[in-house]
Amino acid sequence: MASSIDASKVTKLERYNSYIRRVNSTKLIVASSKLLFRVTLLVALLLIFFFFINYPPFSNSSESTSHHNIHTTTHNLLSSAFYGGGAAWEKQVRRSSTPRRVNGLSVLVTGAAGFVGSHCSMALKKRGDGVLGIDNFNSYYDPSLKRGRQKLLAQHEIFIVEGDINDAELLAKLFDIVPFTHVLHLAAQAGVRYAMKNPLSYVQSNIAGFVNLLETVKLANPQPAIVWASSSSVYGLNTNVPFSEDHRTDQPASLYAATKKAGEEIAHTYNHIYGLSLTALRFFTVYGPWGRPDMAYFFFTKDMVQGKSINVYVTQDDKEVARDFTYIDDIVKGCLGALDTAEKSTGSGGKKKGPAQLRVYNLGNTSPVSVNKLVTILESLLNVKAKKNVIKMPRNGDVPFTHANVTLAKRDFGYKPTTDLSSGLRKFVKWYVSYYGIQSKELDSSNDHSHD
Ligand SMILES: O=C(O)[C@H]1O[C@H](OP(=O)(O)OP(=O)(O)OC[C@H]2O[C@@H](n3ccc(=O)[nH]c3=O)[C@H](O)[C@@H]2O)[C@H](O)[C@@H](O)[C@@H]1O
Repeated sequence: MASSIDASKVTKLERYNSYIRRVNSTKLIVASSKLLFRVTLLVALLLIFFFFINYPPFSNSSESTSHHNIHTTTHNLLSSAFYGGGAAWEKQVRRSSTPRRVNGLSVLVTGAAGFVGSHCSMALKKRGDGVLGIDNFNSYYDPSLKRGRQKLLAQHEIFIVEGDINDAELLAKLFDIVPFTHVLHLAAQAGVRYAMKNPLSYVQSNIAGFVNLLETVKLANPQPAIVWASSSSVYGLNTNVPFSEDHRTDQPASLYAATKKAGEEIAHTYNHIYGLSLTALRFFTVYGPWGRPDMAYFFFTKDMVQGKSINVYVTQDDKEVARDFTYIDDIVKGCLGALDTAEKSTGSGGKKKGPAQLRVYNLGNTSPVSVNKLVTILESLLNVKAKKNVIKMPRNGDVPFTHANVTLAKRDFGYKPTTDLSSGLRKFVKWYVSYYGIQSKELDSSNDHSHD
């Protein structure tokens, strides 16, 4: 009897225990699902937050560039979290920037996925210098072209850090990792006419970005020398030809020109206060393979191939508009010459220790060609008759002509342009046709069209 009572007690106890276990495990499941739900919610909120920071709403195509260019501090801090920063990333940064020749330079190239930036990066790497690129891959023009250049650079073991020159934290990190000897500063908001559409992007890149870079460089140890892209547009309404470095540059015709001129004045200040070695290169309408689609020779080619009409500007008094078109290889030689002759910065820890080099050079072709003639050359290379609308140059910041005197650059680093517009455009068209996979049939048919 006693044993049957015991047995029933044991059974009850077991049932009770199993009930408690069930209750506990249900509680556990409920608790962990609550936790899971909260974590999921948090992750989702974080993702939405990061998404909106990187892709702000209400952007249309014309505004997209300004969103890319106008970075807030929050964005910069967050973007730093995205560029990598791990051991593998640092290894890539070091490997790319380490020279492979004795006394080779170690150059930070800003705007390395850009037209001039990509060409200069390749040329430096080919001769054994270390090159690290930085580029924000903004969408001012088709970013896939920038990605194409990035691929090409990667094949030559050049790494491009994806980031913005306004990101002080990122720049400081790069200078912590690498003792750069030089900075080739080519990142900019380019284009003369676009400055009327998106003025602030010029201020953000060409002024704020430049100052941010100089602020980082002044604290770097060693302080590198800086060579950077100014522009022929600083001559503005100057009528004294050919343009020499000591001519007036206080009459800019566009906001773009004004920001480049501001850059030259800012360079003077940092040279004066901090002993930074600074060289400004005034580029004259640079063209060639892997060029910029926003430039006339490029979109004329595109439109002519597609049988579309093009606008050829003339001055208000019906005179031809002309440019001192300069081929990319000549510009690259000029950039490397300027880097090779740049003296060291003299400051350290943000303090000037002595006077430093401050230079300005024209890099042009020294023989202006009219836009009309440019079109004639393209017509013969593409075997297409252009549908030209000859119109008066809109008041959009364009200047009627440019013409470089390059005596100074020749004297100081042997700069001597060797490519005339026809030979240079031939190389551009060859690249264009192959890059965009244009069939000769397409050229023929647009040609037929143009005779309609
Ligand atoms: O050398 C420079 O300083 C500048 O050169 C170019 O500016 P730009 O010379 O105006 O070059 P394009 O925009 O390619 O124009 C070339 C010529 O074609 C003319 N043009 C442009 C557009 C158009 O539809 N029709 C036309 O006749 C322009 O008036 C100009 O004379 C670059 O776009 C600037 O970034 C650079 O700083």
